[in-house]
Amino acid sequence: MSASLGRAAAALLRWGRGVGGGLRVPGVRAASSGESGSAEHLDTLVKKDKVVVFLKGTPEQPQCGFSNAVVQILRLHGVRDYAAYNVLDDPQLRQGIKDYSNWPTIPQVYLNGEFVGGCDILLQMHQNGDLVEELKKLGIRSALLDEKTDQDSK
Ligand SMILES: N[C@@H](CCC(=O)N[C@@H](CS)C(=O)NCC(=O)O)C(=O)O
Ligand code: FES
Repeated sequence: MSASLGRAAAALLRWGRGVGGGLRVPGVRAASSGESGSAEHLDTLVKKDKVVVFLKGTPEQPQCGFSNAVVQILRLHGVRDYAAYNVLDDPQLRQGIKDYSNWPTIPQVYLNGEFVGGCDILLQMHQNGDLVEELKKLGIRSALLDEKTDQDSK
């Protein structure tokens, strides 16, 4: 069943990175992780809002197709109230967030302070229904639920 497979994959990925995400061994942090890229600062950032994304560009003007995909998926679910940080504005943030999550690419999506993944994982969660469930846990009702009432008996 693809839904449980998706959940298992996401759980495995989260587990692989540990609770809170990221490797935070003093002295092993990348040299480029300055103020805005420090694990402490990023920890605060990702926990400040329920939905946090790190993008190339902004939600209004994404500068890469992968970041645009994340923006469009959130838009489909009616999620408008989220924090977005543009890594193109800040090289320290761009490197720091990769070190924090131990994930090599942008975009990065965090729900309730927990690293979820990039655009492939968010797309998978969108397709298998996990995203609706994860948003529900955050008290966010996906707009997609309101469009299904005609066809769906649920
Ligand atoms: N498969 C990735 C696509 C994202 C990706 O490959 N991002 C690249 C190109 S935008 C990246 O961030 N490279 C490192 C960098 O540009 O700092 C995902 O699921 O998010
Ligand atoms: S900026 Fe080139 S693939 Fe994202």
